Amino acid sequence: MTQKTENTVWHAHLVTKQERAQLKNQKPCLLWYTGLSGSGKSTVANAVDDILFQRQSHTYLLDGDNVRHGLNGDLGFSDEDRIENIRRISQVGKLFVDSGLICSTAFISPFQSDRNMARDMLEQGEFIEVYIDTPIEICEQRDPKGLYKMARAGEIKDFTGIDSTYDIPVNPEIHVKTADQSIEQCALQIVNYLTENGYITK
Ligand SMILES: Nc1ncnc2c1ncn2[C@@H]1O[C@H](COP(=O)(O)OS(=O)(=O)O)[C@@H](OP(=O)(O)O)[C@H]1O
Ligand SMILES: Nc1ncnc2c1ncn2[C@@H]1O[C@H](COP(=O)(O)OP(=O)(O)O)[C@@H](O)[C@H]1O
Repeated sequence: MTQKTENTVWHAHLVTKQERAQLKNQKPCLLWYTGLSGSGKSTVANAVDDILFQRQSHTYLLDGDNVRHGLNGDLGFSDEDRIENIRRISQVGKLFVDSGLICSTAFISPFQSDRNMARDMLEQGEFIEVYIDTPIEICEQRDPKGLYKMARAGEIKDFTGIDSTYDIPVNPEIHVKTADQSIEQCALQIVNYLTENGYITK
């Protein structure tokens, strides 16, 4: 994408990210969920968000399907469109972190290079890659939206894991195996990580 920032000047804010975070009594971060369709990204991200909300943390959740209805409604599923999808989400996620929130994003985000790009936009420790690791056979059995069935029938093209690439995360901060744990256990694994690493207090 070409930058069109000529004649624009960056304004430093009077209220800093640190001050916003202090007021909320938390360390802002971007919980970046990645995994195949049907792996459990939305389910686990929602469960974590609910626990955090009940604990009075300040959070927001950006979910793939929802964001594709609005902000990214012009994008499809070619590699190029997925890259642009993730670029926009990274920018929005960065703004939410800047506002002092614990922000979660639940997108397939299939390419390691794009997840690295999102990581590089944030400060050290702000980006938490959460690999929702579910074998494709199980995702296909779950098939909550009937999409695998359609992809196998050739009714959807470029479907992740079938005829479009998914790069397995190289070194995620959190590795969640949903086939071995309940939804609640998966969510607690993530909440525990946040507590142990000082993002939220006990
Ligand atoms: N071709 C193809 N491949 C994968 N997924 C597809 C496709 N077409 C539609 N869908 C639906 O779109 C959701 C994935 O959108 P994302 O924005 O997360 O995808 S990506 O990060 O840009 O790859 C995905 O949602 P999840 O099942 O929640 O992952 C699907 O519901
Ligand atoms: N341990 C688990 N973690 C997450 N989801 C699970 C788990 N066990 C079963 N599921 C089910 O798997 C499906 C995952 O769907 P969803 O969260 O929409 O996945 P994604 O957002 O990755 O496409 C849901 O129907 C959910 O109830």
